[in-house]
Parts: sequence; C-alpha cells; structure tokens
Amino acid sequence: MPQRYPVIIITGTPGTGKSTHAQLLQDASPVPLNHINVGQLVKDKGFHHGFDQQWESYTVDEDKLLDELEPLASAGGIILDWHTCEMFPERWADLVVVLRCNHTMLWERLEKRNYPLKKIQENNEAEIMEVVLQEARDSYPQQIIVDLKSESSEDLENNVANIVEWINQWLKDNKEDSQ
Ligand SMILES: Nc1ncnc2c1ncn2[C@@H]1O[C@H](COP(=O)(O)OP(=O)(O)O)[C@@H](O)[C@H]1O
Repeated sequence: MPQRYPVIIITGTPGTGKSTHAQLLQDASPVPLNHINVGQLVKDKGFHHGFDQQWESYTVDEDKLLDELEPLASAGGIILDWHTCEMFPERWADLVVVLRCNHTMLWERLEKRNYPLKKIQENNEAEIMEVVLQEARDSYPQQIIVDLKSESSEDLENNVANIVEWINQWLKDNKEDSQ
C-alpha cells in the first residue's frame, strides 16, 4: 500500500496568514499536499444555508461540508485552511497549526480587506481572547497542536520550514510504523 500523507490543519483568526502559509507549504512540501481553502469551498459548492448580511459570512452547512471532506481527509495529503477547526473530527488531524498575530497588525490587515468595522472588532477580540487556540486545545490532542507567530516574512519562512521538517519526521515515523 502506498504511504499515506498527513492531514495538516492550518487555523487562526481571519488575517493571521493561513492561506499565505498553506500556499507556501504546498510549494515547499516534500510530498504532494492539496491546499483546501475551506471558506472558498463552502462558497463555491454552496455548502451553506445562505449569507448573513450582518456578519458578511456564510452560515455553513456542516453536514454537506464534512461529507465532502471526509474521503479527502481519509486519503490524506491535504492542508485544511480555515478560521475554525472544531468541526473537523479529531481522527482527521495529524498536525494542527494555530497562527497568531499581534492585534494591531491584525486590525490593519483586516482593514485592508475592507471588512466592516464590526467584523474587524469581532475578529480582533477573538484574537486577543485566543478563541481559535482554545478551540484547537479543546478539540485535539495537545501534542499535535502548534501555536505559531505570523507577523513578519521571517516568521512565515521559519514556520513553513518547521512544518516541512515536521512532515519529514512524520513520513519517517509512519513508514517505520507500517513495516
Ligand atoms: N507572517 C506574515 N508576515 C507578513 N504578512 C503576512 C504574514 N501572514 C499574512 N500576511 C499578510 O496578511 C494578509 C492576510 O493573510 P492571509 O494569508 O490571507 O490570511 P488568512 O488566510 O488567515 O485570512 C495578507 O496580505 C498576507 O500577505
């Protein structure tokens, strides 16, 4: 049987750098990893119950989304990029990366996206309160969670290099396990 590749969840408050990390990681990975931007998938495939005008976000249809992702997660070799992670079953994840960013910097990044003030405030508070990190801690074994700073291009490079190192180790460990 060919070796399975890992499932890496990259999560964090909107604007912390998930898509940027996922894209670079996909390019740098020693094995093929398919970057799945979950928010985009929800939008493209209509896995939602409509658009909430007040929050400018989709109300996600969890059943449809999980049905779509289940076979992909079972096969492995994916990066799940989303601002929440608690919906994904624990058995899917090999590594959960939570990106963190200074809230002033995050505010500026979200302003550049032309988010409404209310949405910027909500996300900013969530970042300060470590909502996504807590969600990850409540949902997955602590030893597979890493909390990484994403404020500079140096952080970005270091984070991607560290995840690549983790992938190499994971591949070795899992090869040994399967023999
Ligand atoms: N570590 C970083 N250093 C500098 N800029 C970053 C970093 N991470 C993200 N950014 C910038 O912040 C913005 C939001 O990044 P993005 O990857 O779209 O975030 P997310 O996917 O979490 O919403 C982009 O303009 C991106 O270039």
